[in-house]
Amino acid sequence: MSQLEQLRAAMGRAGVDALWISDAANVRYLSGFTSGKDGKVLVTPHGETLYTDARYTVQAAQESRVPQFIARPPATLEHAAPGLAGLRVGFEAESLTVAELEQLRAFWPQATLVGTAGLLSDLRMVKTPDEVQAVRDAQALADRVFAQVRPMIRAGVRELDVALEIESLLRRAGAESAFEIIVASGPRGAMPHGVASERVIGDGELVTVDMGARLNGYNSDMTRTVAVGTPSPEMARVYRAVLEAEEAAVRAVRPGVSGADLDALARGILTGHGLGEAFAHSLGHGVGLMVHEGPSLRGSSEDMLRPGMIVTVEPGAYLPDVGGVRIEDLVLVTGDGHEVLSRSEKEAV
Ligand SMILES: CSCC[C@H](N)C(=O)N[C@@H](C)C(=O)N[C@@H](C)C(=O)O
Repeated sequence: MSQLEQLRAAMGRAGVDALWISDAANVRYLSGFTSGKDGKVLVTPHGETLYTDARYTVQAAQESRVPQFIARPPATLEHAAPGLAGLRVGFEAESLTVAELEQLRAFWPQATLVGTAGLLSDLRMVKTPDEVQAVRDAQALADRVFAQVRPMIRAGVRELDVALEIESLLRRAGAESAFEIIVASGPRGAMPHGVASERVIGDGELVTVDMGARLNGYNSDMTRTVAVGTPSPEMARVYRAVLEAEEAAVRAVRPGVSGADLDALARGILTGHGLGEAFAHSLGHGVGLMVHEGPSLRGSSEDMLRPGMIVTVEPGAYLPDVGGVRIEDLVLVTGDGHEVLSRSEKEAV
């Protein structure tokens, strides 16, 4: 089934006849239009339309798989109104402001508006072969950039300069950074999202680098923690515990395993090392058009892994005022197991 056919089936289950798609990633996913934030897609029983404005006439014609109507609101809403009379029209409750909903109500008085959640994000969890290739390409670039930057992670260098080098190499390769680059050295490693600062890396410190490439709209996500010189016995022990949890969780990735079970597996190992409380976030998340998307690998998750999903496995341990470790791989769920897409070396500490 095509993505559109799957969406129509999901709309039927949700009890809506039409769907107003306003989430930028969903607009891109369904239409192929790469400036999703400046577009909307309307799916009705009669077809699909991409609405965007005249800044994108040429681009939309080149990129969009669905017919386009070029206008700005409210002309877009007026254009759609006659076809929606008497229909139950879904909107994406998580990506529409109250003001935008009021506008839909004002211009579509004869439609019944119904809030929906997750119709497209559920579809997006399982990647098409083209999407898998796009994430694979993004990760391969991130691996090349990390290999180029690794030698500069040494005592006397500022975290910021490591991040700038990563950013510059990604940009020169036609990509961009998927998120603000995390370079957290020494005690700053205790911050899971310690974005690069002016701090100078010291001898004997661990440095956590969390980076991703966004290439052709698709993201990668990987973390390595490296040692500069010889770390303290305490931090070396923490590193080995996190590595043990990470490798065990990656080994367990296969279809039918739940996100909650994987999280529990890694958390259990860290708890055995006295680091359960120090693992301050979930084990992982899906990656695709967004860095964070479904499925979720956390204790409260009901997501089950299926072939074609791409997830991160990223346990960490964070000790305030001391330091921290996170090790993260990007993993594709295959028909009978998994393939690790991130290839950067995990160094022995
Ligand atoms: C702001 S993007 C940061 C990307 C980073 N690689 C990452 O995913 N960090 C995780 C610790 C994270 O934020 N996990 C989320 C899903 C969570 O635990 O809530």
